[in-house]
Amino acid sequence: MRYLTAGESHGKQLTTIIEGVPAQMTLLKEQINESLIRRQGGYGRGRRMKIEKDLVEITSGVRHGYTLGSPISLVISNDDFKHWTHIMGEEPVQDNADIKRQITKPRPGHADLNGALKYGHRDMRNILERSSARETAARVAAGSVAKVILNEVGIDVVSYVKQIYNVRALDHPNMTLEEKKRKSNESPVRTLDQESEQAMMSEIDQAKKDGDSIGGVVEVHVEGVPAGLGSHVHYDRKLDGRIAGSVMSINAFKGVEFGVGFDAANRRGSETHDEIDYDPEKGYLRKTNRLGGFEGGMTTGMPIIVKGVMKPIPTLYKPLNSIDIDTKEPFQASIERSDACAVPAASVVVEHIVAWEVANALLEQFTSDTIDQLKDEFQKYRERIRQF
Ligand SMILES: Cc1cc2nc3c(=O)[nH]c(=O)nc-3n(C[C@H](O)[C@H](O)[C@H](O)COP(=O)(O)O)c2cc1C
Ligand SMILES: C=C(O[C@@H]1CC(C(=O)O)=C[C@@H](OP(=O)(O)O)[C@H]1O)C(=O)O
Repeated sequence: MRYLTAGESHGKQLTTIIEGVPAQMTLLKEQINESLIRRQGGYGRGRRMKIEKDLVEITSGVRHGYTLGSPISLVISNDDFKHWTHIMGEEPVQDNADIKRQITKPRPGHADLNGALKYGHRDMRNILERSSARETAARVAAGSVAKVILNEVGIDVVSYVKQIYNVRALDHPNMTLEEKKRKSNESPVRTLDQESEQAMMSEIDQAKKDGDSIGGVVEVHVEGVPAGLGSHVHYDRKLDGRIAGSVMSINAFKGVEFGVGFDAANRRGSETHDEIDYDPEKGYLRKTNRLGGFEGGMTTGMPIIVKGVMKPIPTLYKPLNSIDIDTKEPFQASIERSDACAVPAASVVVEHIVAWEVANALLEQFTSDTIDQLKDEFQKYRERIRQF
């Protein structure tokens, strides 16, 4: 399975094309919209999210609610486009006013300067439009289709916020996945820990008041994955590597860890590895899950637990020093609008990106021209490894 996205942040629309989805699977736009709406929520976002109402249109690959096996195209309109038709239209530059509107002041921390240098654009709008995290709506649309595939075989995914700036949520090791889903969806900052919720929101408010921004840590929990998804045989087939790469590809994500992650450096082997047990009913088991569900690039059968760290948003009301590429003079940028913190929204993006990688590994491993073939093979595999 693969996908491509297209679209600029203030252009007409975002498009996702997905190839390789099994045929005969129920796929309704409501399932995709549920994910898109969740991505738009979350405390700390700026004015843009009040303008957009992300709803998908399925323009190919689905007929009467079922997948055909042909490419699926998903389209999300940018409601803000109506305010940008002159700036984002196809027509050539008209007059001096257009030239004046060009962006020549790069923001530290965004893609503006590097993209301009690489692609030779003196108007950095040509970079920022595509580097904007608006594109994550298109990726969430792809991930929502992956989640439908996973649900068909009993795999479930949830995401929540672990930390915003210096406020860390307490661990809730015994919470079920269903409870995690409910709690994170109910919380404005998508945390499981009500005690921390207010403090997280206060930090976001304070950052906003100071014209600043903050980041944080999100976690994704995947349940129902059997041992042996992914492979040890080649670098690009290691599923933990693929997930890590994908999470790092999300705008502003700067680090990934599985299970105890970086804390492994502080632990001995006896405190890090997950001892192996066997139960005739359940097959091979681990009593702990310190490695977050991976050994040798393959799943262990324990839940996948992956964290990602998001840096603070680069566009700041409080100006940072930079250089105007036309005048080569220093300037201090003032901006019109931005998110102060997008960690809660980004947790939904990470959830869908992880779901995509797991679903993709599943489709690589099992025959899946139709969804029933996939379910059948998956069930047989589960039984084989239980008795192994
Ligand atoms: C959901 C989400 C919303 C974001 N909102 C903004 C924003 O409003 N302003 C901004 O400057 N960056 C925002 N970002 C981050 C930038 O898109 C990102 O920092 C930029 O593309 C540069 O890429 P890099 O940080 O991965 O190097 C957001 C990121 C995500 C995931
Ligand atoms: C539009 C989205 O996020 C945007 C991501 C973003 C950036 O620079 O990454 C900048 C902001 O856009 P604007 O400059 O139009 O206010 C965010 O709103 C979205 O998540 O759908």
